[in-house]
Amino acid sequence: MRTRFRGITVREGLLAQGETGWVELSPFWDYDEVASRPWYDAAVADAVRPWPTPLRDTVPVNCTVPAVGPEAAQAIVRGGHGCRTAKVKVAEPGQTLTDDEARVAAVRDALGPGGAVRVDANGAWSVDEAYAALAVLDRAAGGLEYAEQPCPTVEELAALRRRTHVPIAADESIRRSEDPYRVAELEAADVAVLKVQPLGGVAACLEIAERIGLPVVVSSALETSVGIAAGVALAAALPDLPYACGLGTVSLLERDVVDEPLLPRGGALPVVRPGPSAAFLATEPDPDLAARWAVRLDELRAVPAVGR
Ligand SMILES: O=C(O)CCC(=O)C1=CC=C[C@@H](O)[C@@H]1C(=O)O
Ligand SMILES: [Mg+2]
Repeated sequence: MRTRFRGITVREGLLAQGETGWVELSPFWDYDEVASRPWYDAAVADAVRPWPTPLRDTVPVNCTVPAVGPEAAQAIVRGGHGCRTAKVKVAEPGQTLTDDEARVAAVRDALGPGGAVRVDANGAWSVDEAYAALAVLDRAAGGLEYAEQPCPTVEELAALRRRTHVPIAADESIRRSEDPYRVAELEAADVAVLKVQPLGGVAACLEIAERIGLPVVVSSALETSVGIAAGVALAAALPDLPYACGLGTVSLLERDVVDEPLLPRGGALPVVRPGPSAAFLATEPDPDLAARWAVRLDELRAVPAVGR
């Protein structure tokens, strides 16, 4: 990683080649084998089942701004490959609302009045804290497009949504939930964030998108371009795509595995299915790393499939 993001500085995972092309399996290490099993199911499903027919050639994406200082945030937006939407991480442990306010204001400044600013709190706030924080950040942004997972539970999102005028997007409440449809049943969100690996693959996500009855934003799990391509395939197959997707995260990585990294051009990604470069395939993996992932793969295979 170029910058620490969700507490990590090194991104690890597996790549595999199936009948339909390359897939990525990269659950974070803080996910146990039960939480990681849908990621395994996603890789297996997408290795054998062709992706759906794309309805568009490119997918608009946001740039992602980690919990950095205002100057670094502006540099990310200005180097953001033409993205007109920025997603700003807020409520990071060890930081204050004043830090978030400064970062959001700096991002709006760099983006100009035409762009859209959204924030992601990863469930860090209570309803009262979120209500107060969103008033401040909405002002700093000159209007927020939406707030992603401001509170941890679906009930709290629903309660907050009834109080604030800032639209609410659900992320963890869908991807870490037993029942991804509860968000819609409780009218807890205006937007559904879908991630391919934690939700069991492209086809499984397409089904959720069809049933959930909310506009969908496809977002990454910080994959290499191999994994990002699966998100792009899902986004390209959605009949409606009213928002920019959170798939512009390859730029958060120091290195990638493909010859032509999936970095946005003019704020959008192409719909392609790349595999690792010959140079990458010729590199011997670190033996400790390979051994750890071999053990992990066995553990994932031992967990019953999730199935929705
Ligand atoms: O949505 C984006 O702009 C990028 C993806 C992103 O923010 C995330 C990717 C992976 C793990 C998560 O902590 C994080 C998120 O919460 O959405
Ligand atoms: Mg999120």
